[in-house]
Amino acid sequence: MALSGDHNDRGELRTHESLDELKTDLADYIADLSEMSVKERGVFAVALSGGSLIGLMGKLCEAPYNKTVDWAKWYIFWADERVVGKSHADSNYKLGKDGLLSKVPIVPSHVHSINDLVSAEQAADDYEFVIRQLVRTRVISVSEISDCPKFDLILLGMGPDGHVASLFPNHSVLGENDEWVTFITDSPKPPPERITFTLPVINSASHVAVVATGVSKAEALHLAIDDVGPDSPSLPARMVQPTNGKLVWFLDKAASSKLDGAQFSN
Ligand SMILES: O=C(O)[C@H](O)[C@@H](O)[C@H](O)[C@H](O)COP(=O)(O)O
Repeated sequence: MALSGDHNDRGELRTHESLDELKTDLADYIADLSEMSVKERGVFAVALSGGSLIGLMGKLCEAPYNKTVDWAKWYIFWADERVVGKSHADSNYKLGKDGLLSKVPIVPSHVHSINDLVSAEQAADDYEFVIRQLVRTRVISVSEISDCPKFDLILLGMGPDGHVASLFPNHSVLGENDEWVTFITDSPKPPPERITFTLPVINSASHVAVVATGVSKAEALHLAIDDVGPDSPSLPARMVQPTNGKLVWFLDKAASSKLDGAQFSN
């Protein structure tokens, strides 16, 4: 059984006893948000990330979700992407396509991946331009308090260093407040060239889910979620603080093992 609860102002924590249980809960959560968004806005604009996230979303390709979800209304984006060809093994687009998008009836023209033929800087500019067009036509909603896009859902993984999207600890890109999409050429995790949503965009979303499993994430989650004083002011995962949106953490027992008052003993 999953344990769920609010954790101070750091959002809702859903800790699962098994990966299978986490996968089911994650698929339910995404399917519910899709239904709600399609009912309210007629579309569902969702941003994906790379890493284990796509595999953990795998139940969406199975019954009942493959039939019950209104896939034709989905618009797909990436919260971050490695600047490599779309068929490259490092591509988050390829990961998402192979693991999810090719298995459900999503409209190909609704899948917005980066231009992989240009530099990282140009790819970030191009991606922001595409998002601006879709904000204009309200495929993507707009924040009431900033001019930022308001994605219905942004799905993030988290690295053991506390990075989310391609926002790495102590990187100057954490201070980027003007652009919606920016680029880095010095990622500490290869490959070095990436584009990424900026924090204002992540924090303008209606819903943000961080999915983190395994003991290697435990310390970063403690710093990202618990009251730790001034120790982790620039940990990217801690800087995920949706202004008007809802933040949910999908964790397994190992990842949550260092949280204050860990709800499961190992
Ligand atoms: O672009 C990347 O290098 C990855 O996408 C990365 O950001 C990933 O999302 C996290 O490191 C969590 O990865 P895992 O969930 O696989 O641990």
